[in-house]
Amino acid sequence: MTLPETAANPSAADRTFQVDLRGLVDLLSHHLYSSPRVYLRELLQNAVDALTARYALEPAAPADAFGVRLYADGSVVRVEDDGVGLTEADVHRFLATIGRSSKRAERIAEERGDFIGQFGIGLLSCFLVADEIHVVSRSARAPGAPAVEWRGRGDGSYTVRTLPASARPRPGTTVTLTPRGDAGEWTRPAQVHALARHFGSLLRHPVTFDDGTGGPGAPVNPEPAPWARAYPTPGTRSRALAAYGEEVFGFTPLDTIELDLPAVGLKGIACVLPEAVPAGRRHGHRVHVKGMLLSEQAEEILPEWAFFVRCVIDAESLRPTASRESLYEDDTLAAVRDALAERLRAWIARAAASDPDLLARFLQAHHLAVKSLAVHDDEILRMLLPWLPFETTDGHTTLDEFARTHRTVLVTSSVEEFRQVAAIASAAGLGVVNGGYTYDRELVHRLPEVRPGNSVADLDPATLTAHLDPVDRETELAASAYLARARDALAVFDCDVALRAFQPASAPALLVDSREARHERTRSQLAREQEGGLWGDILGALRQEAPRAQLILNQLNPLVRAALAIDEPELARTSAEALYGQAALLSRRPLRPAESSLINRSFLDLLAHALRKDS
Ligand SMILES: Nc1ncnc2c1ncn2[C@@H]1O[C@H](COP(=O)(O)OP(=O)(O)OP(=O)(O)O)[C@@H](O)[C@H]1O
Repeated sequence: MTLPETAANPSAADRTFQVDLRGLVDLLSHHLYSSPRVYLRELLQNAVDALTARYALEPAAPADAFGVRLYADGSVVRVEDDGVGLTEADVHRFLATIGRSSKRAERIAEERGDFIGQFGIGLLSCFLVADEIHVVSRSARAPGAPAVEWRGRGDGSYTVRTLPASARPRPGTTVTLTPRGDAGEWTRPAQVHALARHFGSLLRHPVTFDDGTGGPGAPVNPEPAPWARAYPTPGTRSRALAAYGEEVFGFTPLDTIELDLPAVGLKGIACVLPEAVPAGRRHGHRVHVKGMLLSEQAEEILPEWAFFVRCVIDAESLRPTASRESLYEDDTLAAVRDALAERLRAWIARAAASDPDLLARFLQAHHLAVKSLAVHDDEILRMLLPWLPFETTDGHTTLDEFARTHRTVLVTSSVEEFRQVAAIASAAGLGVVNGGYTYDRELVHRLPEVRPGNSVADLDPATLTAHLDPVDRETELAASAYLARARDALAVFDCDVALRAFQPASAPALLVDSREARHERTRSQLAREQEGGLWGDILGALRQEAPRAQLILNQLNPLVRAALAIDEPELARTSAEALYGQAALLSRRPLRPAESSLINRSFLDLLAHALRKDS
């Protein structure tokens, strides 16, 4: 078999991709970078990477031997570094080749982790504010090589020429931008200074800023990161960290937790928010990599439950994405997230064990966050469940306090059930917790794991009714006519009526109406509506007799006593409907349309009756 002779066909020869630089810059500015201001971050980052490479070349050089100088006078922005610099060959290879980076060249692959950049596109961000990038550089690797000048333009063209050594006597690189008219917002001297401080305040090499008005350059990062400074006492240290947190986030932290994970070279602080945040709302954290601020909105460094803190961290080995505004979701990030979560747990444990005041303030603000955490975390549950606040028949109290007075803790399954029974249950000496809020019922049921002496049971209507005193036979008999009328009036709601004596006497009636009973009624109603059809048969077959709503009238209540004595059938009926309506309103559950119209009607009937009586 012979192969077709493609090589002879000139149209099949290998060609090189053409890059439309303007299109590429447009793509970056709209889809990669959040704002043109990132040009300064990229220039700073290149300068810092160049210093890192220079120190690798000259490890004996003193720590402050090399630095970065920024200059902006309104007409140019210049970033000058004492870094490793570039030879002419480097300029062709790295500056003029989009997507190529010296920071992942093979021979230094093992050192790549030392650099912030790696994609070989960062420099293009300068085209967001200028049409030309001017670079003069001299290599520290080849001290004898001449200085080299590169001019790259936004249309994709560039020039390179060598310059006499005097043009750049020492190794390093100077990048100069002449901003476009529309980029003044990002290139004014004050703005350049502010951006440098914003991105570079934690950089570990000295960076200065000069606005061209004379005098020495102002330091951009005069001090090391607050956690890297030495303090005379632990108290001064924690106050300084709290002050830093306040400066960065604008709130006074409830407490400041130091973060330190040597394995990934991570240091920083977590500031505990002094006020509750809506559950599930995640706050962004400030993430620096090798001192450079990457993101103010990084969510991924902590698990979702940690929404009660905001962190500032500086890490060596987290990998930024090409936009630099988020982090690669890799194993390191997962390990960092776990380790930081562990640190927060340890802080909670310490507060629980030795700082009750701090714990109380923390739980007051963040009990919801802690509840969501305790549901999945046995250790947190064991430490904190007793201290968590719940709504109970003794008011808002901690579970510990409540469990001391009630060996058996009853818990409702909804807020409305709790509203229905709270006053009466507490008068009957029952201890009930409102289990209707997210996590609460689940958590209360786990109380015996922490306090084995206590038991927990769901409160069903039968438990409560069993605690209400029956009335004597005579009273029951005397009330029977009224009760029969009332049952008749409320039959449409599948509601039974009973008479009991219970405290508080001010409560005329209690509507015991469990969720299951309501579902059952809806099912019955549907079955009636669909009678005859297949669906009706199915629903009918599902129908249970058991749960019905029950209106329990309170024989101790003066109004109920008066109602029981009503002879007039219509008025008896209306009063029963009104008592039902009032009890349904008190339960604060959503009313069905028939119930709303019943309340309306009974109110008007009673009004009419009262007016008739007066006239
Ligand atoms: N100040 C500088 N000193 C020395 N070399 C530099 C400097 N600025 C840029 N370079 C060279 O130009 C290359 C391309 O820079 P560019 O900012 O586009 O990408 P990068 O920093 O390598 O990666 P990233 O796209 O992640 O920023 C760098 O890899 C580096 O070799």
